[in-house]
Amino acid sequence: MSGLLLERLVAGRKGFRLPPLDLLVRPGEVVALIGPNGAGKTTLLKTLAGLLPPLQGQVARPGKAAYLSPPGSVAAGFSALHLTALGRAALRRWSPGLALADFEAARAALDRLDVGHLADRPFDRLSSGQQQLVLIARLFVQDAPICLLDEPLALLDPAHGQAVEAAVRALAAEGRMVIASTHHLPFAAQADRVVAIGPDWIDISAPARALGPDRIRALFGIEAPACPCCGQAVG
Ligand SMILES: Nc1ncnc2c1ncn2[C@@H]1O[C@H](COP(=O)(O)OP(=O)(O)OP(=O)(O)O)[C@@H](O)[C@H]1O
Repeated sequence: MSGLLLERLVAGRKGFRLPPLDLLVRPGEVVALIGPNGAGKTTLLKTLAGLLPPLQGQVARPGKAAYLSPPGSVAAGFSALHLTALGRAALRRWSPGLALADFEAARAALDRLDVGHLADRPFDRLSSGQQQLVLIARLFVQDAPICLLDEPLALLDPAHGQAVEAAVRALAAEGRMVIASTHHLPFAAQADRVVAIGPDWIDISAPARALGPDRIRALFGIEAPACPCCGQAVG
């Protein structure tokens, strides 16, 4: 499988545009997307997902893309198990409904994220953090080689945050391409590459360089020996 290829891609919306971006994300790679509030991370992820049209340039996707919106933004009246199993609906185009195997895969995915006990609860009645874990579990049963995650760690307690970080790694280990926006810089430090969106620039580099004090100063306008969002040491 080839990678997710961006060629001179300009993502934007009415009255807002990012600088052109060239990037090849390979299967198995985790790319962290960082930048201040309003920098354009969601705009870029939605453009990569095909939810917003590029203003210029090209996005070549080697397969389906799954976009996971920020925590708390999905409403669904199904049980957590059913919602997870529905991630496999696209695999069952010619069959009338979900099969036992879909529910088994969904249950295994929920267990993997340590939320198997929530399987029969209505998704709408879960906390935002619990919903986020269910939606990450759903990615494992989806046939989407490209996973675009919008702030997947937001709203999670430290233990579940670690579980999601491990899940992101596991998605990549299955050969998927993962791009995740984050304000949690220790997570970005574990990525293979970091795309940093500044006021009028985009930089792609290795985490050690992207998260150095000079870059953090240029990006956020602060001195940051530690993560600005949690105080944890970066690196
Ligand atoms: N639905 C919308 N319609 C028009 N403009 C929008 C919309 N959503 C966001 N914007 C604008 O697009 C720009 C980029 O916003 P975006 O949500 O992509 O930033 P972000 O980096 O994801 O921010 P955050 O870290 O706060 O989530 C901002 O100027 C924002 O005000």
